[in-house]
Amino acid sequence: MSEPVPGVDAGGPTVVLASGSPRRRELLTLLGVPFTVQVSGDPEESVTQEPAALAGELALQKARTVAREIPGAVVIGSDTVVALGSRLLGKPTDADENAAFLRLLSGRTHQVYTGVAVVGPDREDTEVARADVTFRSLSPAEIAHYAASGEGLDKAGGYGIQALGMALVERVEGEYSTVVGFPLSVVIRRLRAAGVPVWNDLRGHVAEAGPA
Ligand SMILES: Cc1cn([C@H]2C[C@H](O)[C@@H](COP(=O)(O)OP(=O)(O)OP(=O)(O)O)O2)c(=O)[nH]c1=O
Repeated sequence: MSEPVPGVDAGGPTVVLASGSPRRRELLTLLGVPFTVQVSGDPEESVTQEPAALAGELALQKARTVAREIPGAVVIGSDTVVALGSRLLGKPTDADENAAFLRLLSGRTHQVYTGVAVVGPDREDTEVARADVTFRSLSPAEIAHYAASGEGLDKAGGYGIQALGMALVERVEGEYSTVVGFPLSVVIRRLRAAGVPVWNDLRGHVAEAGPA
């Protein structure tokens, strides 16, 4: 397990983030919750292909795996599923597949589902957030340029809305952080329900963080 990330709301139960995603780590750090990271490894095969249910199920599997290893902790797991109609777009294996994903997404609206599971000693909660993302109509040169950047390779759907991928997107309906992979409204609600203080000492947090 990694060293605890300092936060302002100390005093609650031990929080563990069951994710290797740097985005999730950054966002949980922003909330000021002290936590450690323990990566769950690949979840087992899932029984469902329905995207919302799949995101919830995989998030729960990740959190449960780590919760078994650290009894007493509150463990948070998350999973992002990108769906275009009935087709699921995972992480592209190479630039060619990334370009193929972008051709599919170009000029259309797709869904991003992010599941959040919080598993504690005496409760388990799972919730799934949805955002609808519309891409611009992309030219072949734009698709080639983005695919060659490599940015989309470790990301569901083959793009990152938080960086260069922002230039692909025309509209987002729903919570932006759902697309990045960690819907903060859900994370805050579920952590509080599990007894974890979030933003209880906002003044200290702002002073420490300083102006943006
Ligand atoms: C669509 C999109 C996805 N993503 C990322 C979020 C997730 O990290 C990733 C989806 O893969 P996930 O399997 O949800 O997560 P992960 O493999 O990165 O990490 P872990 O399983 O250890 O929790 O895609 C972005 O960062 N930006 C985006 O715009």
